[in-house]
Amino acid sequence: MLDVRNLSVSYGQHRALHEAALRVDRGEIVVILGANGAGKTTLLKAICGVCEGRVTGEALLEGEDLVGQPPHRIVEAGIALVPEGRGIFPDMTVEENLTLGAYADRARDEQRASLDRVMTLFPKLGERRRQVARTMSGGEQQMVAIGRAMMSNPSILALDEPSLGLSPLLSKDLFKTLRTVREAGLGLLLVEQNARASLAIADRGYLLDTGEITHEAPAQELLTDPAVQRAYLGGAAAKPAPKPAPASPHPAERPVPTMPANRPSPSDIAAQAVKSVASRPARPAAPEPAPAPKPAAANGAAQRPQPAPPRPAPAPAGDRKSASDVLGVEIGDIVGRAAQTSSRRAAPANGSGRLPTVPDRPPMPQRPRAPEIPMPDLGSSADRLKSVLDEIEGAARRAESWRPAPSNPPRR
Ligand SMILES: Nc1ncnc2c1ncn2[C@@H]1O[C@H](COP(=O)(O)OP(=O)(O)OP(=O)(O)O)[C@@H](O)[C@H]1O
Repeated sequence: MLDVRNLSVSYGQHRALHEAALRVDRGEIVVILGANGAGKTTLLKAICGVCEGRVTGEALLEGEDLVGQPPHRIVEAGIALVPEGRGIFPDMTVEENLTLGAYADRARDEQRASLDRVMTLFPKLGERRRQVARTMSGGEQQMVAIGRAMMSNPSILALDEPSLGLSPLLSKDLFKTLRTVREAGLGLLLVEQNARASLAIADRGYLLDTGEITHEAPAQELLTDPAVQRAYLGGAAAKPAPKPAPASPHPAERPVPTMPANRPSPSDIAAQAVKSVASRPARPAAPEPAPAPKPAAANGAAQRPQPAPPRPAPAPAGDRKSASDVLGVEIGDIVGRAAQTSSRRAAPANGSGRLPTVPDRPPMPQRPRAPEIPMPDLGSSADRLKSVLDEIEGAARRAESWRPAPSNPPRR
């Protein structure tokens, strides 16, 4: 019924499909298996007239070539596409979605009959005909999408990954549904990620590898083919696998990566690492950082723990300036003279008239003596306080005796 020959598609310089050939008969499910990017969607779109790339070759339906025809003409000819992602109208009811599928001339006259047929095939859609589509489960929405495609009364239904995003349970329902559609006499061209489930319901299958159909066989044969099992079924004993891994030049030649039998265990690796650290030659000791310069210690202060912040290095002794150098007098002399002055003014507490003797100072280093500076007579704080009080008392007395000066009487 559908006979595809030498079908090629290019997207610019990229050839996504190369001279593909396949056939789908009435009442037959044909599955296309291929890795991601192999060209499965491109093949379906090219047949259905919705491919963005440049399409050459032939897609004959009942002898009529569909390549180059507008999509609505292809629907009229009898092919309906259920795109990946369903493409239903989420805010419309189930019935509205289904009715929209009957826009083709070939379906319009039989819209009522088609709706009844779909509702009979999928009783759930009949029960939910008034339900807004987006409120339905993923599996139910997929059913709406298939039902809508069937409303155009097609002879071939092309489905792109219908089980994508469905739970295993809903996928099972979906594949049951597809069987039902086949029993209604339609031919199904199915692109599916779930290779095991799709081959289980399919009649024949094609392997598509980087744009080329590399193998065709009955579905049961493909199911038991070791190369197909390795490439698409996750190994003979494995459960249905998700999306197959990226393709090798040919699925049958795909190398299966295996772990070496004698690979080291994690504990071996850890032991080896420890051993290598232990046997590593000792590194030469890093040079000690220069000790932080410390201020000159006196009287055993060097024994006390010193804070470590780095400090500027002390100037060489020859450059150092003492307070005496700066002031031009010896500090010791200043202190001694101030003490003498203070003793002259303050009354001794013991009445002896003598102050305790100032202990002898250590001899000062011999320096040329600076000229003597006369010291100001600063006095003691008691003296200063007393003089301030005297002054206040005097001011108070003057204030008490103060009288305003007599002034001239105002003239009349
Ligand atoms: N509109 C486009 N423009 C350019 N390149 C495209 C376009 N559509 C598909 N291709 C390219 O064509 C190649 C086949 O894509 P296609 O979608 O047909 O692969 P697929 O087998 O369906 O992959 P998947 O299983 O991941 O959906 C990819 O390399 C893809 O990048």
